Amino acid sequence: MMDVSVIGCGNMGGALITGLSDAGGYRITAYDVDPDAFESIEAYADRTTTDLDDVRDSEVVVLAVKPDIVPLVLEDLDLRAEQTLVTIAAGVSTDVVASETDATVVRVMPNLAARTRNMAAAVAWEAPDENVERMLGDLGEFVVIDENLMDVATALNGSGPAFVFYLVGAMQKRAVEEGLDAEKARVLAAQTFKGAAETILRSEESIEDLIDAVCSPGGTTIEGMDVLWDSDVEQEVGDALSAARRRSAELAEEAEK
Ligand SMILES: NC(=O)C1=CN([C@@H]2O[C@H](COP(=O)(O)OP(=O)(O)OC[C@H]3O[C@@H](n4cnc5c(N)ncnc54)[C@H](O)[C@@H]3O)[C@@H](O)[C@H]2O)C=CC1
Ligand SMILES: O=C(O)[C@@H]1CCC=N1
Repeated sequence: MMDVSVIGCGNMGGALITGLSDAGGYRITAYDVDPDAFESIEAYADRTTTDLDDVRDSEVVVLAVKPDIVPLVLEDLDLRAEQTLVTIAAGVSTDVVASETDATVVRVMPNLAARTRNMAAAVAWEAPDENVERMLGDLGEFVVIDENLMDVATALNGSGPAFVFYLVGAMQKRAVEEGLDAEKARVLAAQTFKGAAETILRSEESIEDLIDAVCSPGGTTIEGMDVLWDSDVEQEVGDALSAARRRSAELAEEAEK
């Protein structure tokens, strides 16, 4: 059993708690200043608390509050050197957090799919932390990156689910306009993204070759792909990612002040 505390039980903290509970092998303490936050995670946490003292003995403490709240929590959070403090706040560097705690700080950019244990996470650390490795492995896929690339990861896998929801929504919407029932279109669109993503993860083929495999000569897909290739969609999707990356860098500047 690993003792894990999560500080902040909102969207991301709640997703981590739910996923870790599903994985099993974790004793989870959920801390928040707002007891209403416990409503959606009560079934998954071993303990909910509004007393910060209750998180002080966990092997791993996850800081899942908004970036501007991080300094306020760190002021009151007294951890020891043998503990690990995982920070997931966009734009808040390891150095900013490490200057306020004795614990070993590991910076992770997770995403909402922690809830279903399909998370894509990027981690930056001085040395691999076995407990964090186990948690990230239990919650999905993770890659180790240099911290100076954390703003890109924040845009790609942190914000990325929203971009994918948007694309699923666009496909669903047009399918409904073309006559399909909304609920059935939702299932087909979402499962298509899931299946395509799984195909990429299990294949060594390039994205271009995978596209080619769907395009039967003279068939339907090539007609749709021609519309996409002739459009600005690739540019616009890239611009969305860059805008999120820039905002992460801005948040980092604000956190350093
Ligand atoms: N939402 C997402 O998909 C992702 C969020 N993140 C990061 O996770 C962090 C949390 O984001 P969300 O969950 O979206 O925010 P949220 O607003 O949904 O949740 C924040 C929670 O923190 C609680 N809180 C506020 N002040 C507190 C305090 N002093 N002590 C303890 N808890 C306090 C709030 O009551 C709320 O339950 C942010 O730093 C964000 O950058 C990272 C990756 C993805
Ligand atoms: O939008 C945000 O700032 C957070 C960080 C990445 C995803 N959600």
